[in-house]
Order: sequence, then C-alpha cells, then structure tokens
Amino acid sequence: MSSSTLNRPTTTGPTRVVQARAMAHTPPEGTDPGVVAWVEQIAALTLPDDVVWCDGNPQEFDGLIQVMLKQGTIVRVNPEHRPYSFLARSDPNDVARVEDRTFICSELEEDAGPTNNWADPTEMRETLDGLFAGAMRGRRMYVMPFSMGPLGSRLSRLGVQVTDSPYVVASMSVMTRMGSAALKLIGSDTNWVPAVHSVGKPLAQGEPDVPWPCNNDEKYITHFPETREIWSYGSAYGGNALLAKKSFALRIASTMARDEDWMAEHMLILKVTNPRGKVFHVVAAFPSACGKTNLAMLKPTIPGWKVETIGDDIAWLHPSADGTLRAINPEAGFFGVAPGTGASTNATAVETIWGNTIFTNVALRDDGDVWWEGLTDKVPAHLTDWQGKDWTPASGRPAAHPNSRFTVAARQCPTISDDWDDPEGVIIDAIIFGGRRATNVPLVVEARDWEHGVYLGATISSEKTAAAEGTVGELRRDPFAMLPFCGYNMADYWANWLKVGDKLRPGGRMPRIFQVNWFRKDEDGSFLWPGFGENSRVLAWILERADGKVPAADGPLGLVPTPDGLNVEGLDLPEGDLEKLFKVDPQSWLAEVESTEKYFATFGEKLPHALAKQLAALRARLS
Ligand SMILES: Nc1nc2c(ncn2[C@@H]2O[C@H](COP(=O)(O)OP(=O)(O)OP(=O)(O)O)[C@@H](O)[C@H]2O)c(=O)[nH]1
Ligand SMILES: O=C([O-])CC(=O)C(=O)O
Ligand SMILES: [Mn+2]
Repeated sequence: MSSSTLNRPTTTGPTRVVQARAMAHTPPEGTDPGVVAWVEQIAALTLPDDVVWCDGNPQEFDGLIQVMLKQGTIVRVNPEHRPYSFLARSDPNDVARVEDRTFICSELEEDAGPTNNWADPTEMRETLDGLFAGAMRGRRMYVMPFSMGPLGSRLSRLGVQVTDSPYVVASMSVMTRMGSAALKLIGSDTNWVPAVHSVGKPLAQGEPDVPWPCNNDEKYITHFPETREIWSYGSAYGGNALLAKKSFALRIASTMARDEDWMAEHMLILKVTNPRGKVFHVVAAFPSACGKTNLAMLKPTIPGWKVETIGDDIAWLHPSADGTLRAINPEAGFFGVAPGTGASTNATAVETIWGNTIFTNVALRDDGDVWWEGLTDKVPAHLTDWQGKDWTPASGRPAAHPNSRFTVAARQCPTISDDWDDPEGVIIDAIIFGGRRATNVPLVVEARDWEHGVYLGATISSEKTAAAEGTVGELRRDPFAMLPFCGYNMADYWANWLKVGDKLRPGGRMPRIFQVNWFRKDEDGSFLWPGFGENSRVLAWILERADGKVPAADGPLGLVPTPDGLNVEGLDLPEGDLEKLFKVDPQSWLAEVESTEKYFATFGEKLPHALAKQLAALRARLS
C-alpha cells in the first residue's frame, strides 16, 4: 500500500457510520487488523460519507441494483424477455480501456520496459494522493474482499478492492468470488493485493449525482509491481475499474508469476473430448475482441467432438511437480463483447445470457429487450441506442457501442465444464496464439518446439479493436496478446516463458504450441475462413497433433497440415481458398522478419538469445 497514505494522519476525523440494516458498516468479526487498518487509511484519504463491507450475498447485490435503478445508472430489461437483467449506459467517453492512461510504476524504468507507460512511483504517489484526497466525498465506499481462483486453492490469490461505484461492486460480485468467504481467508501472514478505485467525481453537499459518474479530465490506471498495489481513478468502465481483472489477474499477477515461476495470461481455457472419448485441455491467447469468448464457447460443426468451457479471458498457468502445466480460470464470470454475438456465431453465449445479466452500452428494443449488431439477422426497425437516443437502420451509426458488453456468471454457461473450478487446475495439452490478421498469417501453424512456440507468441501482431481507445484496424504488435497487460518488461516476460519451458521439459509433458488466424481476408475484403463453429476443424487438427495421431508437413513458418490433414468435409469453401488460407509469401514474410528484428532491438540486452536465434532460423528458411 502507499507509504504516503500509510503515514497520513487521520486528522479528518472518523468516517460517518450510518445505521442501515442490509449493509455492514463495521468490519465482520475476525477481520484481519491489517485489512481494517488499510480500509481506515483509504477512508481517511478519500473521505466517503460511509463505508460498507461487502459480504457477496444476493440481498446485497439486489440492494445495489435498487440503488442503481434509482440513480438511473441502469434500467431494467423487460423481465418477460430476460429475467433480472439490466442495462447500464455509460458516459459516452467512458466506454473502453484507456491504454495511454495506464501506468506501470516500477522503481526502475527498465523493469516496465519499452512496451509500457512507465511513471516514477514516488511522483505517481504524489499525484494519486492529490487526486484521491476527498475523492469519495458525498459517496459510499464499498470494501470488496475477493479470491481470484477457487476459494482456498493453492493456485488462487486474494485481493481487497475499495470503490465508490455500485456498478463496479455489482460487476465484481459476478466476475470474482467476492465477499465474506474471501475475507475469512485473509490472516495476518496472508498476501493480498490492495486495490483502490474511485470514479473521481466527489459530490459537494447537496450536489445531485449523475447516472454514470466518472472523470473525463483525469484518468489514471496505475500499478505498483514491487508493492503489488493498484490505484485506479476516473473511469468506471470494466477493464479500468474491475481491478481484479486486468489490473490484478494480469498486470500484478504477471509480476507475481515472474517471481514465483508461473504465468498469468490473457487466455481462454477449454476442455475438448475427441470422438474416441479422450479428453484434452487447451488454452488460447488472442488480443482483446479477437475471439476468446467465441472459441471458449465453440459448438463443433464436425461430428464426435465435444467442447466445454472453463474460462474466456484469463488463465493462470502453473508448472507442477509432476511435470504438467496446470491452468485455472481466476475469474467467476464473463465480461464478453456483445456485438457479433448471435445464434449463428455464439449460440452458447446467447443461451448463457438468458437472464441475471448486466449489459453495458447495448441497444434496447421497443419491447424492452436488449439488441446489438449481430444478435439477430433481422435488424429491428426502431431501437433506443446505447446512448438512449432514438435509432433506426437509417441512423448511420451502430445501435450498440462496438465495445458493448455482457456481464454474467460462469455457472450460467450451459457448456461450463465440470472441472472449471477444480482447485488443482486442469492439465494443458495445447497452447494456441492468434491475432486478427487480414494478410500473411496462415490459418494454423504448429511450432517445432517450445522455443519456437515462444517466438510465435512473441511475434503476434493484430489489428486494433474497439476494446481499447484508439484507431480500430491499425496493425500493432501484441506479443502473447499481453501488450496492454504485461506488468513488467516484455523481454523479461519472454524469458519467463522460456524458463517455464525448462521446468516442464524433464517431465516430458510440455503442451504443443500453435498459431492460428481466423481473420485472413480475400482480395475483396471478405473473410476467407468461415470461423466460429468451423474453428472446431482447426482445433481437431491441433489435438490430433497433440495426440500424435496425424503427420504434419514442414513449412517455413512451422508445421502445417498435410494436404488431407484438415477435415474440410461438408465445408462450402470456394475453390482455391484453402490454398490462400495457408499461402506463405516469402517476400512479405522477409519484410515481417525485418520488422521483427527492429522490434526485438528495442529490448536491447534483455532480448532472450533464444528469440534472436529463432528469428535467424526463420530468415534462413525463407530465403
Ligand atoms: N470472422 C470471425 N470473427 C470472429 C470469430 N470469433 C470471434 N469473432 C468476432 O470477434 C469479436 C470479439 O470476439 P470475442 O470472442 O468476444 O473476443 P475476446 O477475445 O473474448 O475479447 P476480450 O473480452 O476483449 O478479451 C466478436 O465480434 C466476434 O463475433 C471468428 O472465428 N471469425
Ligand atoms: O478489459 C476489458 O475491458 C475487457 C477485456 O477483456 C479486454 O479488453 O481484453
Ligand atoms: Mn480480455
């Protein structure tokens, strides 16, 4: 926690304690004194009207719903269509992660590395102390203890977030194991991550509140890797404000993982059963809004294969004593992209969100149900758009924000796997990397070995999506889909991957590594590959490879399916498209190699030798 707040005298007097029935204004009996002291310090700094300790119970959740309905933060979705579901409309300027306002405040700049915004920790603490002083005036501060991963699992980690946003509390209670049970696990010698969040809009005496308070002048999403703390100011949007998710489970957890020999990854996890009844587990890293939720809920189009869901966004991977790589999903819910989610693309997601769902920035139909682009083929003649304005197909703008989302509990997913919350995790057989690439990158390639796989992950580029503020479609490097989420120097992160490989090698249970691209386009701009459920064909090849059942052909980028290796039976692929999907143009690949060499050079001495070696080998294979 911040040393400056630790030493801050509580001259502002005790925080007012309101006697309400449903909410606990004093810490539950037995609460670790360290947690109590920290909460008191944050309250003394931020000066909320009162403090509430969250227990995670349904009554508490409903109380938050009532508060948000009254405030206009949410409206009720017609319960006849979708029971106990709500639509939040955010401030129009608070709709996505703000990467240029996201900081890694390590002691040394080189520990943040060239891919992160570094800020001097001492200076940032001063800035934050100024911003947070009185930031919660006129508001209630909620204290949320939570566990990332199954309660009590040796692979799980604990945290406590305070926030002045009921939307954040309701979302966190869906997305994490939040409440009294997590608090009970914190003792005097337990490590837990403190996370402070404020919307950054204190209210003066008598000042009326707005439906979606935030601060559009100042936003700070800050991380202190050495002290493992998080401070977030000015935004209530998911990835900026639900601090258990990207801030803790990726940025801070990646630094824990580096120090403790494991890996915190932007990955989905799934369980696949093949037609012979053999079970596999797969993780896949794709950048934001590039298909993780969709693959995690895939309905196979080929007979005999079964896919079940374990996680859709984050995986913690631990090399175990038995030589296996074990994965847990640290989350308990899905914060999924709405646009493009429909019966023909992701029927499982559509079934998952039948009710008990919080929607953010989608459109509303005249019958009071939700709608977004891609939910149905037929576009309604009239809607209320994500900003609450009248909308018709002639409006010339999307009805739902391109980064609109649904928040729903994992247990509501009809394909949730029986081992999804196994405290020991699941054993991983294959690792997949992917991105959104209109050109160059083939449908699927298998790495020759672990080091080559790390090279494939390190060289992922992808076209930018609406999940972050910025220009959609712009190609950028997004190594391991972790560019916005790696809490330390990316080159050290690559070294950590190589190190975990060394730990797995003696056991001989190393997962195979693959690269995929569902997004390659034809000259006319249409996708060459049908994607979605048809991705099961690629998954099948990957797992037949992992099972040693099919041969592969050698290509310059890696191993690829033999001519009849990929099952395309019954698939209506135009003549020549399969060749286009696997085409490797040496000229453009040599240009990629040049660009990778320049990119690698930005990491200086820290670049692992193994990656330079892989780059040289690729160049040799291409020329
Ligand atoms: N063409 C095509 N589009 C896809 C495919 N899979 C997913 N998409 C689209 O990609 C968009 C984002 O997909 P998601 O699965 O929600 O992305 P995600 O990786 O889970 O994203 P985050 O939650 O931001 O980390 C949606 O609009 C999908 O419809 C595919 O196989 N082919
Ligand atoms: O963090 C968010 O807001 C949503 C998400 O999964 C991502 O952007 O990758
Ligand atoms: Mn994500």
